[in-house]
Amino acid sequence: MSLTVVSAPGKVLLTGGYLILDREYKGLVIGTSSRFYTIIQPGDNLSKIIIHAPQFNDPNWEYKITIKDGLCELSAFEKDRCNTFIETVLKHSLSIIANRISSQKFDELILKGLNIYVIGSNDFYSQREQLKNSNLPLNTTSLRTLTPFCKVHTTLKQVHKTGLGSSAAMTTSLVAALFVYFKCVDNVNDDIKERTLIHNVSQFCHCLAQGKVGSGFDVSAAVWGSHVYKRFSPAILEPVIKSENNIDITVLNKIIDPDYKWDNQIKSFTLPPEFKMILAEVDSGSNTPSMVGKVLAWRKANPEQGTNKLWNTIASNCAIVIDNLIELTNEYEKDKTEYNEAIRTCSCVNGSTWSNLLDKERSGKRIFELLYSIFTEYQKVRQSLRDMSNMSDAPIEPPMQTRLLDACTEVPGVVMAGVPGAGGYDAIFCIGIGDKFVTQVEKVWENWNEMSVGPLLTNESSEGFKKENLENVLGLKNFLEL
Ligand SMILES: Nc1ncnc2c1ncn2[C@@H]1O[C@H](COP(=O)(O)OP(=O)(O)O)[C@@H](O)[C@H]1O
Ligand SMILES: C[C@@](O)(CCOP(=O)(O)OP(=O)(O)O)CC(=O)O
Repeated sequence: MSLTVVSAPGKVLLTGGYLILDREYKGLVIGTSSRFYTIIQPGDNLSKIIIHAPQFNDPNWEYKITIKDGLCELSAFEKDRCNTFIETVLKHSLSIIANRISSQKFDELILKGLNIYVIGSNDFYSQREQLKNSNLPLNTTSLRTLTPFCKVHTTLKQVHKTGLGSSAAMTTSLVAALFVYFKCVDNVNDDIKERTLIHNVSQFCHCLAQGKVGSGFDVSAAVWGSHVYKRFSPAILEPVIKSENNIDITVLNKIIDPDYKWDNQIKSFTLPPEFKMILAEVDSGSNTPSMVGKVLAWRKANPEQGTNKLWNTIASNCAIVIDNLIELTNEYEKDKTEYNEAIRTCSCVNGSTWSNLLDKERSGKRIFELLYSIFTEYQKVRQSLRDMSNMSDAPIEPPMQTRLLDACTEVPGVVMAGVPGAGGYDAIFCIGIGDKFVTQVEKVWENWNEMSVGPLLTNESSEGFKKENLENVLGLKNFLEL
């Protein structure tokens, strides 16, 4: 039976929150090992599309599809149930596909209907309640006992997300799976043009569904994995975002074409060898209000507070962090033994003491310099984010998070600990070297009293979306009524 599986990763924006909304600045976004999976099988009903989200208590959406003047129209069987992201992707991806392949090929597949499964790794959703109901402590050992893709025992609306970017990963995996299923692409894992096409369509659908053109870093991570990101000019999508209810398919087809004038920049990236990223979701009892609007309005209204200078300072500190991380990988390539030895030395002591290793004429001096510089430059980034918090009155790194991050930074081997993306009370990341820091930081989290800190199991994985073999993804097959 023909069956298509495509997965896309979640994201963590390590540096560049707020700045990357502006094309002048870059951000470092890391792809996660937690992935979102879309499976497509032929349906057994004429032109009916069934979407299954089996992890939720409200698991299905059903649509009837019709094609009129080259455009797909969807009508929901249950009018009061909708999923904007899914509907936007189906409607527009299918319209684009119908315009790119022969109508015979398209009709053949669409008339059978589609059975689609959308399933996210456990880390996309908080598993706190689940562990509590089973009387298990909130730690990684407990999380490892959960079955992959476990039920969340609530509805999609009420689920507590962890901030890994479920909507972008879902959008991208669904777009790519549709293009693969309809054979509108041949070699999507390796062909850059095809990958660019999926990027452009996903970026358009995601912006349309969320009702605004953001920086697009989350879709970009779902497509390209970890990278240094510079956004696309929002003007690119303007003609098709403005006319939401009356999109001209000819214009849309032109804009999503891989040869169209998209000006986003992607420089691929992986954390240096022996580096590990760990994440936690935080339940502080405080909600992070929508901060983007607040910060941008403050920036615009208060040039006299030196906002441009602050933006440039953060950008230059971030650039050093990124360049040094890249140089560390080069140092590893030059001399692996020396690199591993330096990492071992630094992993046993607190980052603020790495400066003591610089005086001595010892081998690996450049590696110590780079590590210490990342440590100190990232501390400066955090200070600037706190300044931004204070001046804009948006809790980007609020004091509660500062105390927690400082405690993480004290742990030997920790290189940087911070709030990802837009910041707030919801999550933290921690990047360190060697093996020991992970257990020690997790201990800090487990014993933290001021708020409840729940680890995630995800770590860095630099791969973007990919076509998968169902057999290779543990636990995924169980959902299919094969
Ligand atoms: N498992 C899922 N099944 C179906 N839709 C999903 C699923 N996970 C996320 N979504 C879609 O993504 C939306 C969440 O988007 P958003 O609030 O922007 O979260 P995030 O920050 O994780 O991207 C949901 O309203 C839904 O439309
Ligand atoms: C402020 C931002 O630059 C980064 C926001 O990063 P998050 O990782 O917090 O993203 P969401 O999951 O969409 O809330 C806005 C942007 O770039 O779109």
